[in-house]
Amino acid sequence: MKVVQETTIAILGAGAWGAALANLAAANGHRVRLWSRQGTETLQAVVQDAQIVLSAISMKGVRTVASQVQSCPLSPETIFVTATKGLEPQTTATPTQIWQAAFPNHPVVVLSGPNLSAEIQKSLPAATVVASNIYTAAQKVQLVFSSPRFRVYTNPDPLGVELGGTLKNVMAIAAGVCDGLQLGTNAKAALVTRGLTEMVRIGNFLGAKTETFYGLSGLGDLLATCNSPLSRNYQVGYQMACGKTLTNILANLPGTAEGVNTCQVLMQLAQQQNIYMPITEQVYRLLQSEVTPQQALDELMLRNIKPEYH
Ligand SMILES: NC(=O)C1=CN([C@@H]2O[C@H](COP(=O)(O)OP(=O)(O)OC[C@H]3O[C@@H](n4cnc5c(N)ncnc54)[C@H](O)[C@@H]3O)[C@@H](O)[C@H]2O)C=CC1
Ligand SMILES: O=C(CO)COP(=O)(O)O
Repeated sequence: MKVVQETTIAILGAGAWGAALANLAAANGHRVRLWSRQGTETLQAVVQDAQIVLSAISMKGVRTVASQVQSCPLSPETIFVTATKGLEPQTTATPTQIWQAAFPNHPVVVLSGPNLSAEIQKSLPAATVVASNIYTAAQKVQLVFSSPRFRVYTNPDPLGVELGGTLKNVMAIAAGVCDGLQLGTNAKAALVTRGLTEMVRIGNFLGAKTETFYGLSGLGDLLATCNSPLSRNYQVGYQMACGKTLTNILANLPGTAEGVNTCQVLMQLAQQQNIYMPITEQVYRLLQSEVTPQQALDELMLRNIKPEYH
């Protein structure tokens, strides 16, 4: 494996994912500084002289933190990496779009893949994707994080990579419902496959490439989160199918389930742009308490019959 120079990395967000990424980088011998809004270190001290600033902040905090970083002195060479999987409600912007607008002269790299942090913290093997319009920046991040237990691929479609990780969260909620209702393996296979079709449809509309959704950050992450109780989004769906309220589930969930907000943003976009997203619509209606899990299933199954590729 190629050797990379020791790099100073500032990781913003010390939640489950920020902590796991910090450990991966530290295990590769890099200087890692972790910032969280609850910590004692200032943002300025953490990002100062950092060659990489990586954000693993929940979607709701991205814009605020990006604007706070704008007032910190940075090296002109600093590469931003975003590992957040969400969409901003007011603007539908992705995290990359927010970071790139805040730092137009710096490269921004997306890091996304089937990466359940609890498994990564146990040193289980995993793979991920880093994508950027600036290939050398993606390559640098690839070298920094690659290890015998974390295989990092580059990809030239940052929007597709980012949307794969973001859109699959809604499908993970649906998959949790499917398992909570004990609908079986056939139902799950149908749901995940049609879910991927829906992800490609909205992803293409937003400008992402189809093939990216068939890679690690799309299909890969869909398989991981739709099949694992470690996924918080899956847990939301599973527990709703078991009769719990969304408020109660979110109050007891360890960490962030971005799919809940992403689903609202997607529904708004689908309605405005007339994009057909039947699974997302039923997840939305379930989260709004407009339908029960069983009614959501019936609505999906009783739609007009049609050819597969439409
Ligand atoms: N946990 C996982 O397995 C993975 C998570 N992700 C994504 O990474 C992001 C973070 O996820 P987790 O670390 O799991 O969530 P978490 O809930 O454990 O941590 C979220 C972090 O964001 C910070 N934060 C939230 N709002 C903020 C605000 N307004 N200002 C400043 N900081 C704020 C919190 O203090 C915390 O440090 C999410 O978008 C998630 O989808 C991506 C891949 C894997
Ligand atoms: O994105 C993830 C794994 O790739 C984490 O999924 P959850 O946010 O649903 O826990």
